[in-house]
Amino acid sequence: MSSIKIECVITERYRIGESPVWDEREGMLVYVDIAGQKVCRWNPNSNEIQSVSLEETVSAVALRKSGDYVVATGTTFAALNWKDKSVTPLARVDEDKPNNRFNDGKVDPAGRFFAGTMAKEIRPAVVERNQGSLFTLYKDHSVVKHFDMVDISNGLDWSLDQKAMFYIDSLSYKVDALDYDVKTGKTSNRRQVYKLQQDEGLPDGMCIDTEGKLWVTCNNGGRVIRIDPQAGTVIQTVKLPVDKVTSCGFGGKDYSELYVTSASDGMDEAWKARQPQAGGIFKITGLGVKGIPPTAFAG
Ligand SMILES: O=C(O)[C@H](O)[C@@H](O)[C@H](O)[C@H](O)CO
Ligand SMILES: [Zn+2]
Repeated sequence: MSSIKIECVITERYRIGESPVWDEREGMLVYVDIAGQKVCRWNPNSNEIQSVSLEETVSAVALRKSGDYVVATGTTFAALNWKDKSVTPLARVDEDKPNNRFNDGKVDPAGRFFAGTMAKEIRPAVVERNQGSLFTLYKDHSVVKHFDMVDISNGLDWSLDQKAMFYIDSLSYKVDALDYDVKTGKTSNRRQVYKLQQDEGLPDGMCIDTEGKLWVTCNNGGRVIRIDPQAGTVIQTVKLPVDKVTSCGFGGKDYSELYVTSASDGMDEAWKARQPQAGGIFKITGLGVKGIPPTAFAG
């Protein structure tokens, strides 16, 4: 009998919940509502939610070594000071593409903040194609572009041996791998790891576990799939009570809890009535695996 338990721990109806990151320093889950333009923190002990509103979409949040957070907001990498709610730009990208925005991002094992862009959506998953790119913000706040011709830059994570980066461009319906040099942050040799099946929906956010397997959220597929990147196969599927699951990240005191964000944008009233928890955040326990503590941005 599976001991897997799925609990909706945050019942807010966020427009596009995303980027769940466990902040061990605060004992809180940090995440964003992209279209709601806010960064939030949830305290599991008090169930209190704090939030900071921004001027533009905010699509990724990460811990910062010097304290507080870095975010990908609009097409700007920025520092977020939680206490005074200030947002300090660190670097801008896609200045020649005024209709672009950042999407998903994460800090690599060496403390560099990777994040990708996309054209702003006309409606969920409907975008002008090939407008996005993948960027890295280095410790000195310089920026490198890895590649362009991206549709919806999404989930990313790094292999446990730090020799590969896993990457999702959602409209390819694939999970890719690239060679990755942890000393320089450079990537190369992009190839397919897994092509999603029709019923699995759109690959969105992603995280790796301590066994080197990938947990991929399937937007519109209402599930998270666990993929063996070596074999290119799905080894586990966990279905959720909402269709639009957007991202996932491990947390809790021993990183054994998988937090899954979701969206409600694009759902009509009947759909929302069928899925009252859409836009909420779920905690999945009993998976029998743990996650990797997030790395903080070094700059
Ligand atoms: O969650 C994300 O990464 C995107 O920012 C969303 O806007 C998705 O593209 C959309 O939810 C797909 O239906
Ligand atoms: Zn996403």
